[in-house]
Amino acid sequence: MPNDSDPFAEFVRPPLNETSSERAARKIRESEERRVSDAIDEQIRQERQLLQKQKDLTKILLLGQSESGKSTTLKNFRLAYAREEWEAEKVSWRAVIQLNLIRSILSILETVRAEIDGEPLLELDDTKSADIPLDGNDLDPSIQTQLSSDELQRLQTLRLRLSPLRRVEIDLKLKLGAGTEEVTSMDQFPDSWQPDPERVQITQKSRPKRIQGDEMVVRGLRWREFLSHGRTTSFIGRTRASIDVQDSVDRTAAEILAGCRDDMKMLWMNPAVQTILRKRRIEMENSAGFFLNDIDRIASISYLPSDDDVVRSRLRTVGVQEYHIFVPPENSRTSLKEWALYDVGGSRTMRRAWIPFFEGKLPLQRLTFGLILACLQISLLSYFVSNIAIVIERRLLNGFPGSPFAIVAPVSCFDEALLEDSSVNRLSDSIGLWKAIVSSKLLQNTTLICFLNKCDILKRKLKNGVQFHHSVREYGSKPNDLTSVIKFLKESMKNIVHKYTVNQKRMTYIYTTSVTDTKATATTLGSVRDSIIRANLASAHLVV
Ligand SMILES: Nc1nc2c(ncn2[C@@H]2O[C@H](COP(=O)(O)OP(=O)(O)OP(=O)(O)O)[C@@H](O)[C@H]2O)c(=O)[nH]1
Ligand SMILES: [Mg+2]
Repeated sequence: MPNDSDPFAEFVRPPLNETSSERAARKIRESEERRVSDAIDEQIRQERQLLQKQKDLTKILLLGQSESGKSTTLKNFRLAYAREEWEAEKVSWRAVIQLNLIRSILSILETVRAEIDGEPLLELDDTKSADIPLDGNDLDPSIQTQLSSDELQRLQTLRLRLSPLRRVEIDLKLKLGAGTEEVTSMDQFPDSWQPDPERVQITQKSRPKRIQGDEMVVRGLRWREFLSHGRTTSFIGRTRASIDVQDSVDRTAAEILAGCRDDMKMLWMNPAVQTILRKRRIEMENSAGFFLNDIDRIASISYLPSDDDVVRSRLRTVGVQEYHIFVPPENSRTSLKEWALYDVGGSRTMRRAWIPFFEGKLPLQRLTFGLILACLQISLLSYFVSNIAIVIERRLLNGFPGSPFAIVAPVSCFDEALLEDSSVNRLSDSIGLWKAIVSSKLLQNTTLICFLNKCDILKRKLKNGVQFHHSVREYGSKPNDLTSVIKFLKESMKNIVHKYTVNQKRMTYIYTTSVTDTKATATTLGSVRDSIIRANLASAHLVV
């Protein structure tokens, strides 16, 4: 009898007069259909799960030029929210810190040699020499420092005794890869960069000596593997023999450093050396990877890095590196939030490595941007930001509007010029970039978080008597102290937001940071975390 109440019953009912073989065939067919249907259901379930995970994932991209403090900011995040991984990796930073110390010593030796040889002062190297004011007590740079024959002899002896450090430097550089090379001059890089692999290839071939794109990426990955060595005793790509070689490099480096400990201290504390450094306007304390006040600890056979050592160490980022952290929620009823942090190399050569990566692999629906406007070498930033802005715009156009967007900006570069254009002040360049981001229509719904970084260096500069108003005329006759300068900078940043933002309701947070100060930064990160969580909730329309 047909079932009038179910119109589909007719289609699913077995045929009348079905033979037993037809019935068996039908059963097999139905079971196969069920299997396919279940597989599709499972696939849909997994895709939903993945989508949900993607939706719940907050992505933070740290942007900025080389030496701006991106990796240092990232280290602070990891120190706070990925403690286990941090602890496991800590020992692996020993080689980086040893190399940082050796580099400082070799750079002092080089400066002393230049002075003894009567070499003229070089143009200011902005990675080392902030504008240390030449007050009444300063030395005339044109006069060669007069060293007594005893002093000269002492320095020559120290130079000789410290020469084994050069071998260790080479070994450590080989071990750690291309990140150990600093980008020193803009003229090494083409002005206009396009992510064209063929062009990149040609450029690389034509530059035999420079650090090269692909190599850096490969080495960058190797560096991450190297870090994981702290956790596991073997990893892909490392043979037993290579581990033995590395272990012997570690041992030799530690032994040679320990053997040079007293001489390194003597060099650093030598009054004649200090005079030469001052005369040549080299302020070691402001340079990346400064460990000269920790020689006793670091140049010891049993040296193990402290948290602070790791945070202060310098290794240039190569390519794009991704880290995941789990951030506790504001209230205990919700579960941990997963954040993906992307740290990119800020130098120009690095950009060709990270832009295709972001274009191809990173759906930016929940993206928080951390943009570090470096206090040193702001020059790179405009290129950097304009490239990233293009990527963001494409993504946003692809249907991801409203992502939270955090900007991290540095401040101590107010008296420095762009490396590639000495007529452009770095701070104004940085403010120009802030303006560009703020006024972008496509980013109008993003939450902006701005970090004004390297405030400790700013403070030192101001204390040394460098006048802020000499570089920033609008500052006028306000006091030349940190509080007043920071207040002025914050207000300037806020004014730009008010003046140029399309959406006046967007949230903007501005923080002052010295990210090498982990304690103070931990407090700031707590506020940043809350801001980002709130911004995410707002963008998910959970709160208005
Ligand atoms: N004094 C001081 N030093 C800082 C601060 N932030 C970063 N540094 C130091 O500056 C150097 C460069 O910092 P990084 O975090 O490696 O810079 P980066 O932006 O990651 O540079 P790339 O990887 O080349 O793009 C490191 O030696 C840091 O210790 C700061 O606020 N104050
Ligand atoms: Mg870095």
